[in-house]
Amino acid sequence: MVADRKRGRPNLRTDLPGPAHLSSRTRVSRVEAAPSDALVMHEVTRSFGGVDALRGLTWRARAGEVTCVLGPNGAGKTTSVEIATGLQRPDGGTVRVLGSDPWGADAEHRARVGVMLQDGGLPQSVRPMALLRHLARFWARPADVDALAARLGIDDFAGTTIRRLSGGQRQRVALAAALVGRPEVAFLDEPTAGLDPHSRREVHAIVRETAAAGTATVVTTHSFDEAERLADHVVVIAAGRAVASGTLAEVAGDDGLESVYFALTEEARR
Ligand SMILES: Nc1ncnc2c1ncn2[C@@H]1O[C@H](COP(=O)(O)OP(=O)(O)OP(=O)(O)O)[C@@H](O)[C@H]1O
Repeated sequence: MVADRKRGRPNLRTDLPGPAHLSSRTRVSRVEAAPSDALVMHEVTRSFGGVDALRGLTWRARAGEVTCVLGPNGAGKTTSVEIATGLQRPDGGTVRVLGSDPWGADAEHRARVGVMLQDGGLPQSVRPMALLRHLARFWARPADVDALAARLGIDDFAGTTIRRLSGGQRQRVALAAALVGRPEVAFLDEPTAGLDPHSRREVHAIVRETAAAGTATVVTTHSFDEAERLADHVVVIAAGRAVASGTLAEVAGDDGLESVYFALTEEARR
């Protein structure tokens, strides 16, 4: 774990002002693709009408690591996850997931990628276990559905349709749906938002185990505590750009992740 955390190369960008330790580490300029990179985004742009959601976003995520993506509301995290999963087409830049362009990627590629989106996207009239069993049939080597459901406490509400579930229960089903195919890359958009402490702890354990099994596991979060617990690699996005990227130690420096985050994101607003 410690060795993993030390493995990352910092992305340096030294032409930006800011707190002293940040000028010597972690500023993002370009990403050189390495064999272990499951995701590479380079200078990605995406606008919606007059809103520039992504303004040259550059970051990467590696196999076997948890990459935590932090950033204020509206920074572009969900947009970048939706582009990485082929749900949106970027206006410019380069995106590669497992070596392919996710926009228009074939079913074989999509089967290697798991995604949990914020709004769930789950069918409403189905019961959770029926959904997970159905999804498991699409994959050659699915996870053990019963074991996954038990760990996430899904068997407690197995007889309830998804429409009737609480937000946190639906969240757990969405996570199970993202991981049941044992994907090579998993994008988890705020997987613990609204979860109770027990569920959050279990989700953290599952996320770490997923990465340990080799999956490039991308987690967006607003929680510094979560990033500090989970991340091998941290990316901070602000105003559509990655303003820092590196191992937790590289990004947090001596000041700590929270204080670095505020310095970077406030600077990006100016
Ligand atoms: N379909 C859309 N139409 C118009 N604007 C959009 C659309 N999708 C995203 N945006 C805008 O793009 C920007 C980035 O949004 P995005 O959802 O990616 O941010 P985020 O970092 O995920 O935010 P949050 O932390 O609140 O989830 C925001 O200003 C948002 O309003």
